Amino acid sequence: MAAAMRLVNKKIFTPGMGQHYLAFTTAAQVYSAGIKASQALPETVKIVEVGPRDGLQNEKVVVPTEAKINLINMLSESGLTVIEATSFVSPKWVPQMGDQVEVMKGIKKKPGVSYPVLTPNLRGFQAAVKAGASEVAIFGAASELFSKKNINCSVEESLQRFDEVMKAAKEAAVPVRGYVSCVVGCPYEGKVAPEKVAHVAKRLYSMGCYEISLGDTIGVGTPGSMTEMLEAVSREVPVSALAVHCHDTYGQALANILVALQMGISVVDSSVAGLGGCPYAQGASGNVATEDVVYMLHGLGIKTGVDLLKLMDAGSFICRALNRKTNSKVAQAACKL
Ligand SMILES: CC(C)(COP(=O)([O-])OP(=O)([O-])OC[C@H]1O[C@@H](n2cnc3c(N)ncnc32)[C@H](O)[C@@H]1OP(=O)([O-])[O-])[C@@H](O)C(=O)NCCC(=O)NCCSC(=O)C[C@@](C)(O)CC(=O)[O-]
Repeated sequence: MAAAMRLVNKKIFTPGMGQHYLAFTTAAQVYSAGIKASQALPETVKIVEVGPRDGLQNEKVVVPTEAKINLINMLSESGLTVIEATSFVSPKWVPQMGDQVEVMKGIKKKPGVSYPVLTPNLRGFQAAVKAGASEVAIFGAASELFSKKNINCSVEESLQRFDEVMKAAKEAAVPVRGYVSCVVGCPYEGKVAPEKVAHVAKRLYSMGCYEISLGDTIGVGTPGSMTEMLEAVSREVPVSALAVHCHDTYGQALANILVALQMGISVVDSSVAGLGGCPYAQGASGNVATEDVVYMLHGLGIKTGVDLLKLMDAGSFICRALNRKTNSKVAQAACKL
């Protein structure tokens, strides 16, 4: 194995071989022969691309609907199987998502790809289904103050609202994903106890969410606090039903994802070009960049089904549309080559 590692390192760092190396990573065959950091790592990881929703919801300037549709269509061509498309929330609260119906009607839905949308209440759920959504996500928090600021109700009230959504979704056979925000820290309350996260995650799972995404909304987690939180949550919810959703404010996101993978989690949320942030979490930076996650996973020999070059094209497209530099380290490095 040591010889294989040396070979890999030579390939990575030989000047002028960068493009060659990227081509290797896109094929998802990167040295899978024996260099996995741990046997406990999953063979495949499902990436939930949240760029069109989480990535764009915080943009100050209204992003043209056409650009959102093009972005989603390009992401669909990259091999991603889940692309969170928009949210059916109040346009007074999040004006950027006010074109949700046009986005849902405008995108080209690729077979095998799902396009979930956020629905905070029954009204949002009904509007989403009417607009053609076949999967939705409800979003709660482990912090009372964040819940109040984000969806204007207590954690308990939010769970009651979600119960209504869940009942309607079951009748309509629409799968529901559940989010828990502020799983390690809250912009208003500071450190969040792992037990609180476990409690909300368990409630969402018990009401029927097929997957619980654990959001480090303000990106303050470290491998230490993530491990503590994931241990508490996995005592209540099977690891196979957990996902991690890491923002990269403190540059810890990839390390936190690696810890989650080592604990058996095989679903990772990320945002193309590292776009994003929550309008109700001031100062939080974007999600971890999907390009960087894919690069790391392929480097570990983990399959994602994603073509990194096509993904980077989608990232370049949206950065041009926003007149913005990418936050993806991988895309920045590839640009320099
Ligand atoms: C939940 C509400 C609606 C409560 O908002 P409210 O003001 O308490 O609700 P309300 O029922 O009193 O309604 C107020 C107005 O909104 C309308 N309304 C009510 N519901 C809807 C709806 N579904 N769609 C469209 N309109 C709606 C309703 O009709 C009314 O309109 P008005 O009579 O004033 O003209 C509001 O607080 C809201 O929309 N919040 C959304 C906030 C949001 O989207 N945050 C970002 C997503 S969460 C996130 O980013 C974190 C995550 C998921 O990524 C994970 C992580 O990183 O941690």
